[in-house]
Amino acid sequence: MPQLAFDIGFFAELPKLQPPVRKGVLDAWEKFNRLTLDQLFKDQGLKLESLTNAKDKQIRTIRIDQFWRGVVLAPPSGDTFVLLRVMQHDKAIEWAKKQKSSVNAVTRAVEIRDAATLDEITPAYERVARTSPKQRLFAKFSDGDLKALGIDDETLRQARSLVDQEQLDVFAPLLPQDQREVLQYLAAGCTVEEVWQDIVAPALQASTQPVDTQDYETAIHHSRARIALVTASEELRDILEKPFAAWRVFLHPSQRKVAYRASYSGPAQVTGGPGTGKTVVALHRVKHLLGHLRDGDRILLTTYTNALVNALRSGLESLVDDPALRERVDISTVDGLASRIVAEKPDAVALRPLMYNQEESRWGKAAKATGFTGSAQFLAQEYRHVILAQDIRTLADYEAADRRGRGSRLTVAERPLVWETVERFTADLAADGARTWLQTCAEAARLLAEKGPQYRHVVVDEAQDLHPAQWRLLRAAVPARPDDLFIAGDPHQRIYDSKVSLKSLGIKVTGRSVKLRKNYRSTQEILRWSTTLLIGRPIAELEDENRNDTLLGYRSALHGDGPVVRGAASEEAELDALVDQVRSWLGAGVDGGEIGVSARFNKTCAKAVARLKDAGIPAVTLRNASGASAAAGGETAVRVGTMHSFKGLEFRCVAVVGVNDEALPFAKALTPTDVDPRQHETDLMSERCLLFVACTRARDSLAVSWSGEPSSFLTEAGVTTV
Ligand SMILES: Nc1ncnc2c1ncn2[C@@H]1O[C@H](COP(=O)(O)OP(=O)(O)OP(=O)(O)O)[C@@H](O)[C@H]1O
Repeated sequence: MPQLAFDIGFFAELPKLQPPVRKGVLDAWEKFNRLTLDQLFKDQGLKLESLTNAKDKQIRTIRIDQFWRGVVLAPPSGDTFVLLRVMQHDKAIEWAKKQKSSVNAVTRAVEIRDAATLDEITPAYERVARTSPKQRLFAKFSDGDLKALGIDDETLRQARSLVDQEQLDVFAPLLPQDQREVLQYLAAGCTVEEVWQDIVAPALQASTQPVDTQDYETAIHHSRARIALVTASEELRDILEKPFAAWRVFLHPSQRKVAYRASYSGPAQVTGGPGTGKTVVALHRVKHLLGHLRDGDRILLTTYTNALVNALRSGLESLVDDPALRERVDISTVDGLASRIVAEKPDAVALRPLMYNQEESRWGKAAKATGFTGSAQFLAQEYRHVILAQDIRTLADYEAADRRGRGSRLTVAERPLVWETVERFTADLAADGARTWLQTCAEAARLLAEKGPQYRHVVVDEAQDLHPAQWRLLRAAVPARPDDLFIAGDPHQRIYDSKVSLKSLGIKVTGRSVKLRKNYRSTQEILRWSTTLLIGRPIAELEDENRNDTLLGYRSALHGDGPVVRGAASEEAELDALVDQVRSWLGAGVDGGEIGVSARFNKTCAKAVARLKDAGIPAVTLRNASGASAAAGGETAVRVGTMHSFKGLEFRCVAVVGVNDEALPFAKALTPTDVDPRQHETDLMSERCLLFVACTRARDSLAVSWSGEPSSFLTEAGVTTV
């Protein structure tokens, strides 16, 4: 029986299709299921037509409605057709004529290339390359190596004509997908072995048969990373209604390999820049683990903020249909888990959580009482980075403690007074019925160490910001066994003050660590601009703080406009420009809920909300909207939030406002160099990463603005204009 499968290229464009066109797609899919092959080719409504002067006879078009056509791969054998694109009539015909399909001789995946344009431009590039003084881009790779990675003769000729990355960027969207990726990673500096391991090997499947490049039916069924076979109309309807959820259907082979590996012998880690699908992989890992759970086993899925908990919950709902299975997963922040464990203690006394920003005045009071003359900030940081980080409980341990990592001096003779002040601080807090979040985590870790672990698996997202006390809790929550901890994070997005490496905590992921490099969220233009903010800045790895992470090979296959970057004469003028920007996005058909506005401070957010509302545009702060609905973008109000609250979320369009020299870096967030020069550098980096996080939330459009002087992060990176 014929069927219509869906190519990932169709899904990429799906958000732009209006509901009646999506309905047309559903009708076409149903028709493929209903009719015989013969009827399909004769059907007058569908018009499964081949095109004259087409590069590939197998590429045909179908009628979706009066104005829209689908471009379909109709393979020579078998009865599985693939919908490649849905476009307006003339564009569809024009695009379809240029494309050619093939089966990759190594990965067995079906690939589509713009053969007409490639044929047209390659000779010109070859001519230029012949006289160019530059070395060819892929000169150091042999034909044999490239072919072993799946590069075919045509692509080889094209690759050999390129001399630099800019030229590859011109060719990339035209090239067959698997081959394009191989070339992009090699050009970015990855070795043949790395590309084999990260890109090619995960795409291979157990089949030992040699690849038959004419066998499309097998290849289509083999191309799970790019072609979705949908079996039920409810499933298709669901996909069409939630167009951004393509990841439920397609996992990139490199993602699938990490998420569905049968078992890891110990803690495993997945890292990668923003938007590389770490959260998606973590969710799929939960799905995999659910399939192997024994009676009574439970899974903890945890992250940093409540907004992210909401996003994880709705992500898991879309991925795991069975509510009874979902019920076996606790989704909670680490702090939330700590509060629950502490509250479950039989004689528990409810203590009020003290916010980090309320700590300093209490430290000042404690210092006064003990006669400590150093700053309150020093004490707060000493408590956090030495005492809580190392779980120090006695003066003797504190006197013997390693203060490596702290840039402030403290003699052994001074430690007893610091310790006395710490004891005063904690005693005063307890007397007031309060406790810091980290104290709660430390207490919960102790309780679990006594009672025993509560979970069979723990899956952690946004791991880069967790404090050692939180890690200790997670470690105590799960027994040290295969598949105990699955950790997703990105050190480039470290925006809180917890520079901690897994190695220092005894969590060993060596040999079980994978880096994702392909961004699925933002356009390459937005990515390149945002990445410039961090280029050349050393960023410590998640695994080992003595080694630096890089964004090598980090890229997006999506293309669009670069960010709009502009300064305004005054804050008023900047807010006016924000209103214009949001209006233009709304005018282009973007839902209000798909627009995010971010600023460093709550007060700037409040002004943005007020100004948007004055202009008749519904707007709401993230604090008043659930993260899940904000992320899903189903509602009409524009979401406004601080850069911290934007962590982990995404929007179609993002305006980052107030990026001026007083906001970023924010002086109060920087430890003065005379208090601790190292901490000063760490704080500065967190502020820089904060701007990076905010900008990388954007899918299609990014606007960055300031009034007065732009932030030094922008001027230093040379990105105040694009
Ligand atoms: N294989 C895929 N195919 C299509 N879309 C994908 C794929 N993987 C992830 N995505 C989409 O890319 C976006 C980013 O994914 P996700 O939030 O998991 O990335 P992340 O690495 O956790 O990002 P960040 O670190 O910035 O929070 C999401 O919209 C997700 O649906």
